[in-house]
Amino acid sequence: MTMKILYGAGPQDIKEYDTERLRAEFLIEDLFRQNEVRFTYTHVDRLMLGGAVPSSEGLTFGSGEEIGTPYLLSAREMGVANLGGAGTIIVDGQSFVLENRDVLYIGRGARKITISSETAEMPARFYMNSVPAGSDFPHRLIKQAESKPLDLGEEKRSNKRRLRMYIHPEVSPSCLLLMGITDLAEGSIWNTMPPHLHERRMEAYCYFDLAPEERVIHLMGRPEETRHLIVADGNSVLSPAWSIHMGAGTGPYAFVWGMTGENQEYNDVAPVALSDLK
Ligand SMILES: O=C(O)C(=O)C[C@H](O)C(=O)CO
Ligand SMILES: [Zn+2]
Repeated sequence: MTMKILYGAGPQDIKEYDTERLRAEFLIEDLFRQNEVRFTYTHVDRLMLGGAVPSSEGLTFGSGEEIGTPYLLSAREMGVANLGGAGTIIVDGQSFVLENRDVLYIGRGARKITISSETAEMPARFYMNSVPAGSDFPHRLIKQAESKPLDLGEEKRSNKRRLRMYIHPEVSPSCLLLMGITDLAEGSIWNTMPPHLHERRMEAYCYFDLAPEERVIHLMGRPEETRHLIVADGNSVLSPAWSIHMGAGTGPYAFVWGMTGENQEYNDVAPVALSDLK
């Protein structure tokens, strides 16, 4: 298991950043590698992002030495979204089979996690978000059909999309993690349009199902002083509470969003008028 650390930057810092520095602080490009479990620990609300593409033999992790706790999840909860082919996750002997776009919630206290793919041709691609937790909730598999859908946008504005909530108080409760997947309708390119801010929560995106030659132009920063990141398939973007987060793809794509912070109120957002963006 590898662990990279990001200490976080504020709106004043990014005024001076060039492209390389902006990408180093906010873009995580290397989460998914064959037969590896990779994590990035961020000091942005202490969210950890992870990725793994296991073989059918499997990969095991769960020790907490990198973060100073007996186990990785001694004081944390975690959501795992499967962005690839079918795979299995065994948590302390309890086995869960995840199809594409299923999510597993792993509660605080898990010790040993083993992940594997059903086939080598179409491996599972597990994307993980973990946050500090102060209470225990049972591990739970959330199938795509059990998620709560929300249809947003309009075809004529190129922002029609279906958002699905998985780790959410109304679907599968957690301590402070929220997690879901948004799919763009065919021909639509804009996510999170119109944009918003949520002062009480940070957010992370992982863009996927984007063809290798395509890119998402992700917009971030204060509304009155935006920046952009050019994002490829499997890349994750950090969005601190002070930053907008929205994007337009040059081809079809989807993304996993994860949030944590002061509350789990999905609607506790401040919309930003497009006319206020600079
Ligand atoms: O397309 C969207 O709109 C989203 O998926 C929005 C994210 O879920 C989000 O920003 C939640 O705060
Ligand atoms: Zn948001």
